[in-house]
Amino acid sequence: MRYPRDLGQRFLVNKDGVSLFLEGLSGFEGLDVLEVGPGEGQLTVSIANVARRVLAVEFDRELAARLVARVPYNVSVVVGDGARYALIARSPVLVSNTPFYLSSSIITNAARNNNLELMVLGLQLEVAKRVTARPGSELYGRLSVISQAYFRTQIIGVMPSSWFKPRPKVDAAVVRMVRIRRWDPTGEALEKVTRCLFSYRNKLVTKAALRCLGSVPEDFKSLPSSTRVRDLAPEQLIGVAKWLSLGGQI
Ligand SMILES: C[S@@+](CC[C@H](N)C(=O)[O-])C[C@H]1O[C@@H](n2cnc3c(N)ncnc32)[C@H](O)[C@@H]1O
Repeated sequence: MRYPRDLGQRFLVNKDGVSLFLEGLSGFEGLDVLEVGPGEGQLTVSIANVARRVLAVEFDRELAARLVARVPYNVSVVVGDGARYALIARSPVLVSNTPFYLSSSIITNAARNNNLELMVLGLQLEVAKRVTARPGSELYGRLSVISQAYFRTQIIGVMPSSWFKPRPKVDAAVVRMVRIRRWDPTGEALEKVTRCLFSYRNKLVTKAALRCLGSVPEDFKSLPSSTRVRDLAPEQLIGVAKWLSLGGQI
């Protein structure tokens, strides 16, 4: 992982933004929360009010040191890489107003961590649309498949760029992701097969399958011949990933 110099430090300065994150947490109050990138604690104190405990992982040592003095008793601040914590967290909830460079790593790592039942993420608006995009739509791609294979995804609300300081070039959105499937060996195969297939996103499924898999799997044979890779639903790709994880070849 290459870390940018500014670490994606755009701080939320609007209370409505905090409310969107709290709305995303509804039904999961009283639980342990991992917060990735607490920054100056814009969300941390509000999360701590509804959580049992908060583990706040901040990469910037100076921000973390300042934050320690300001958080309530049920918050622990540590210096570290939040994407790695997403992989190993024991808590059922992850909240992050993500540094944009880290969004995809947080999502793909969290998918692998079956302890995580809920994520509430601040994402660049276009990434939020990708995470929630339906098959066949313009923004539907590999991140949509991985996200929706493991989570029910929903945009809670848009955060205009004016809600941040310094002001980013793009708007953001708060996305709620509730786990619907546990990670198992199929997940590795799904990552592999989607990496190849979505490099042929606009190609016919049969052609892309021949290139990626060497043959057309049974799950794809029953599809209309005009089906393109971008039309494949997460469930259809999981079917193929299962076949692969049971010994099919790529
Ligand atoms: C968009 S800011 C959000 C800050 C604050 N939570 C808010 O809502 O205003 C992203 C934060 O993530 C931190 N950060 C960047 N890379 C990180 C990493 N790899 N692990 C943990 N925190 C990171 C930044 O230093 C910054 O504080």
